Amino acid sequence: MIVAEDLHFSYGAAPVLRGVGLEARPGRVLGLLGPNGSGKTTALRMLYGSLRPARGRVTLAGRPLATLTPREVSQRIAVVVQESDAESMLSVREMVTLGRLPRLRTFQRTGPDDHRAVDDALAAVGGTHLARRRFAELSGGERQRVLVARALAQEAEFLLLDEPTNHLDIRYQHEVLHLVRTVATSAVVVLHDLNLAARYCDDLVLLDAGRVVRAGSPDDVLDPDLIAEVYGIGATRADAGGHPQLLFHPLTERLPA
Ligand SMILES: Nc1ncnc2c1ncn2[C@@H]1O[C@H](COP(=O)(O)OP(=O)(O)OP(=O)(O)O)[C@@H](O)[C@H]1O
Repeated sequence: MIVAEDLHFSYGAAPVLRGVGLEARPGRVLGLLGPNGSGKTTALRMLYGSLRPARGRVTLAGRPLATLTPREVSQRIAVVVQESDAESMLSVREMVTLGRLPRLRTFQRTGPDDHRAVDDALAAVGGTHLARRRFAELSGGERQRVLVARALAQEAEFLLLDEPTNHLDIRYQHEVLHLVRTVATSAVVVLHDLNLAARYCDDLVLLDAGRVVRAGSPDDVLDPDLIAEVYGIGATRADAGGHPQLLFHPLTERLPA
């Protein structure tokens, strides 16, 4: 389990996180939601130690993240962040193989298990045919799939993803989140699309201006009144096979009082 308690942070004078707490539980997909600038990426970066909170703490399986080495963290947490490595000269296969690094000892070469993990990860994202291409030459959506493959190849317990559906066509938005549900044991995913969050996440945390305004099931969090308050857009809620889905009102309509 990854537990964040009372996280505070500011990049400069303005506070960005103001007491954020959340729990990413094993076997569950946690969606981190909130308007632009609400602190989702900042909070996610704290969960894998790329940023340290000014106050509060993050623990991984009961141990403070700050006491773990980067290697220990990357053996247990794989990360897919936005637009990384866009200038890389590596081939797709080499890029995915980088996901195996935390599993290798110093100077150890990759072996059959590593090659299998890379093949499986590429196949899982529908990227086998891309293996010999240069990463930098891929389209945004193809790159995103390769970065997900690299994280899957890491075979970490937790998968953390920052807007993984960015650049993806509708089919692959669902594919990637379906993969997160089925292949990853536990995940935290920053999402903008509330309906994808409703469909694929077990738990949701809604941030607004650096604070958690609601945490719970998609049913609890995707409350049209709360969504109108936080995002400034009205919505009607429908049910789609047991998952709440929001139909947003045109902005010319008045928001619910
Ligand atoms: N490196 C940085 N330096 C200064 N300010 C930053 C930096 N990164 C983020 N911020 C600011 O911190 C606030 C929160 O940013 P963050 O990226 O965590 O939000 P977010 O919810 O992920 O936003 P978005 O949905 O737009 O990606 C924003 O006001 C942003 O401008």
